[in-house]
Amino acid sequence: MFFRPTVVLLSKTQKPASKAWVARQSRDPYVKQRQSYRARSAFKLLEIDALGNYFLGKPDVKAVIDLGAAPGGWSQVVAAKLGWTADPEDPPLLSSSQKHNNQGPRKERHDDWKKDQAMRKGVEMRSFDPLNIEGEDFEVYGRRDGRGTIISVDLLKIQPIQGVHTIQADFLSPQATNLIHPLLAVKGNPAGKVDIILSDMAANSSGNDVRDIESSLEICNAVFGFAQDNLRSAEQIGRKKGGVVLMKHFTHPLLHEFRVNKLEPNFYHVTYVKPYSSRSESREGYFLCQGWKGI
Ligand SMILES: C[S@@+](CC[C@H](N)C(=O)[O-])C[C@H]1O[C@@H](n2cnc3c(N)ncnc32)[C@H](O)[C@@H]1O
Repeated sequence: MFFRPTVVLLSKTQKPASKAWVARQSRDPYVKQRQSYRARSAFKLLEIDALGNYFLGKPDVKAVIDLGAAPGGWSQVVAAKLGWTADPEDPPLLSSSQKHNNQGPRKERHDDWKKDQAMRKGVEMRSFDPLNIEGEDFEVYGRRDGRGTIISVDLLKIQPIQGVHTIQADFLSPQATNLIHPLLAVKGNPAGKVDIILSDMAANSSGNDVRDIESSLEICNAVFGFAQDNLRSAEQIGRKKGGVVLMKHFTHPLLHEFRVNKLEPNFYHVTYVKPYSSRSESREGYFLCQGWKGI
């Protein structure tokens, strides 16, 4: 399912709040601008990637984790950057007869995939199946030969995206890392290290400011803990901007403290980013942390 511009229909029965929402949607340039991503948030990631010297598309990126990934806008951006799909704005790749061709390299890939699945038996997750993928992504954009591993995690189910392993789990539960790890250690990345961790996770607003800030801090700490165990260090990559974490947080002095005490000592560059595509009235911001020192 793709992100479509909202049809603006203001009826007499609509409540003022929903009228305001529809009116805001109709004015939003990011809603109007493009129609192909599942979520408006895809534009935030594109913007942050450009600010961060296009870290997503570096040729040595082998593994990317997208946390809080549903419905999948960020994962679509990453899949395109790693060559698994065309940019959602590009025209369709395959003719309909090509799409249904089940022979040659595509068949071989499916056999490899089946072997891989057999090895991972017992692990509950939805993995990327190059032949049985459903949904518009595959129908419209076709199969490409991408590189690297992309793993997307969310409490909610994520519809399949070419080249992306999806896991439905609570990242804050201890089981989540057990589900992620088997997917990471693959040929070319035997240590199962991660190059980029993206987190757009946010708990539903409780209406209580203190609780919302605590939740944001809990999520940021969990992401940082995962980075400590799994992120490839700058030295291992051989350049200072390797090992990237991008995490959403709510602006608050406690989160600033987290930045100073945890992020700054461990990364070469830590930047606060408020993308233009993030609504100005929202308290959300992002820490873009580049160059994990691996201390
Ligand atoms: C703003 S949305 C993410 C949008 C996504 N980046 C995209 O481009 O489609 C935030 C997501 O975080 C997820 N989330 C919140 N807490 C989570 C948790 N503990 N574990 C996994 N996902 C979580 C929510 O279910 C929600 O789908």
